[in-house]
Amino acid sequence: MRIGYPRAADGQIVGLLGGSFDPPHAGHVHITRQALKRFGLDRVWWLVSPGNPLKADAPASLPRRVAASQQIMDHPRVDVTDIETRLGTRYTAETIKALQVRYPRVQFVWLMGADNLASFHKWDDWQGIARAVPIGVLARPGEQVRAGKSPAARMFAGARLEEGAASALPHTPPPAWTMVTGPMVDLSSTAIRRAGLWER
Ligand SMILES: Nc1ncnc2c1ncn2[C@@H]1O[C@H](COP(=O)(O)OP(=O)(O)OP(=O)(O)O)[C@@H](O)[C@H]1O
Ligand SMILES: O=C(O)c1ccc[n+]([C@@H]2O[C@H](COP(=O)([O-])O)[C@@H](O)[C@H]2O)c1
Repeated sequence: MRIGYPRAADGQIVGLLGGSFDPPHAGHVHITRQALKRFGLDRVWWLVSPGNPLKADAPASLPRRVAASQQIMDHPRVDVTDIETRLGTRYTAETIKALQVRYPRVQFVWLMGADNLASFHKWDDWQGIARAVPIGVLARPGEQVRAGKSPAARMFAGARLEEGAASALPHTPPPAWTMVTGPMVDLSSTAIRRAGLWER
């Protein structure tokens, strides 16, 4: 585990899982392991966000969320990072551009849960993101139908890979995306906060 700028060798395929992680939970761990396997990734970097631009309430402090993330995500091929703070970026489109400049020989894949695909069209320059990197979507309980019918899914319907071709995703020039199903973990940070198990 490292903080700051993680390392990746030339030619490696790195999945980026951005999130508030407020708090991190077993659902995040589950989709990270699933993404490593299903998309054939070399590494996954967790981008612990300074703050989701679409969320009104400020999250817990970044050091606390990073520390909790490091504790729960213990895997030799996963790095927990606060890279967006270092890059000075907040919007995902900017983050991806900055990472592609900083790591020109690394192939990035953006990762997200199905709930985020459903609202992806509200993100800054979302079509630019879809044209910049392949996108791997991981199933989330109760979200598949909404995600599959979402404006982003419809706009990029022609760029969708069958789930059976998920391992080809990182090697497919963007726009390219797929949604993988399988076992799911029904957990959310909201539910954990509501249960009083994480104070901001
Ligand atoms: N249980 C889960 N299954 C699939 N994807 C998940 C799950 N939990 C989180 N994700 C995905 O992980 C990424 C980061 O999620 P985030 O940190 O916002 O957690 P969250 O549980 O969705 O939080 P909140 O309830 O505060 O919105 C997002 O792409 C989200 O879709
Ligand atoms: O760039 C945007 O406009 C944008 C809007 C909403 C969410 N995101 C990113 O999506 C990721 C998941 O956010 P969250 O808060 O749902 O965990 C995280 O990396 C955010 O920075 C990005």
